[in-house]
Amino acid sequence: MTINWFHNLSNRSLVITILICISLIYVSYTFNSCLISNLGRTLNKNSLKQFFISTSLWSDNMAIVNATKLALNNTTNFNGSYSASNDNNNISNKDSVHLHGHHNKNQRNSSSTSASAPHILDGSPKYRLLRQQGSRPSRHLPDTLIIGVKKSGTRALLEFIRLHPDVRAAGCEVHFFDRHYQKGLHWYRHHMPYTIEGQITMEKTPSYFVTKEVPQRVHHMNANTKLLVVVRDPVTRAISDYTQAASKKADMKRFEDLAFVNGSYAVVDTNWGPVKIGIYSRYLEKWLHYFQLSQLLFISGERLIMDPAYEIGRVQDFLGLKRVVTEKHFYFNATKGFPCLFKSEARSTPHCLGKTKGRNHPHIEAAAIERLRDFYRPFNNRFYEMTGINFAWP
Ligand SMILES: Nc1ncnc2c1ncn2[C@@H]1O[C@H](COP(=O)(O)OS(=O)(=O)O)[C@@H](OP(=O)(O)O)[C@H]1O
Repeated sequence: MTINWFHNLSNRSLVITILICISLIYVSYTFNSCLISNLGRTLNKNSLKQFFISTSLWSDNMAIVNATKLALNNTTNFNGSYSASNDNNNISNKDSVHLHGHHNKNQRNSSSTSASAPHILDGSPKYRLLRQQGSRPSRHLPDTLIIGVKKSGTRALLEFIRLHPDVRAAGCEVHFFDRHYQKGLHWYRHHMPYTIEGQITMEKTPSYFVTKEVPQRVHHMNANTKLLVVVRDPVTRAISDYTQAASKKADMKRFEDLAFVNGSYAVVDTNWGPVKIGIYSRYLEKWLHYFQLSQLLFISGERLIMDPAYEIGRVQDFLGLKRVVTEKHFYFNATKGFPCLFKSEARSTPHCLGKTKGRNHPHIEAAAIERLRDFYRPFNNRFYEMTGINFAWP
């Protein structure tokens, strides 16, 4: 009798363990790394409701409240007064100065940046109407993609543009078109955030730009997709790419030993990823087989650092958005050497991008840099011709 009871108990435990394992496998398959990153964002926001929305566990009625609240949160109180004490990146007031970006003729009155809650929720006919109609948020395939280029400032671009209340973005790189294409559009849509009418759905995966199958696949999903491409001097980009790889591998060879063939600086190794990715014109040709040039917006990675408001202004115009994100959203952190945010969707205190953005680069021999500049020059010129923009890389 006792033996039977023990037997039943251990059988039951086994069944429960197997069920838990199956559930875990299902969850990790379905949500992939996005779950982890969304969870991180959620905890950061200290808002369980948002987590429930992003994992479909919250009721749709609450989702409308939340999507609208996000629109609200994103537009309030960027007036620049803050305390830096909570910031993980050790931002100090002395390091921080307001960035007064370049205004262009399209710039609208930035008073909307500090719009108060009633202005958005009650004053805006759009949200009032949506509420009256009981409109529900839902997930949509992206209208806009940040397709690259790796290590050019793609994360900064995403974090900056998603300050706009009409932009909602997947938190992590979904890698649908390059790694998970076989999982289908239903899977992809499931990784998108909830949006309400009028909001743009966005995703960024920098490897899309250089993966040859991706242009056709994106075109197949939606021929009208808008494409954002951040580009940066290919030499600095290669060093940044190398620095990231070296940070993960202790015994990495020197940059100079990897970028050239046979130990001299005569022949550039174009098979080495960090070098190859910088030949932007080659990859752009593939995109232009499927998309009009007017569907792509090229953002200068250098200018995104020097004058983020200017570049984000161009992005807002391109996406047909009101210019809500302005220089008031940014300040320059002298210690980090990069623009940072007063607040964002994830955090209400001033903060910079994470430690993996804006790393110190190793010293590279001047002769190696010179040789790489010579190598890229004709490809850069071709890229300027194709885009109609002279990025003036050295
Ligand atoms: N505001 C701000 N803060 C920090 N870093 C900034 C910022 N704006 C642009 N950058 C530059 O972005 C580089 C990383 O590029 P990506 O985000 O495209 O990298 S990744 O491909 O997603 O890994 C990163 O490269 P490294 O300097 O080599 O780390 C930065 O130079």
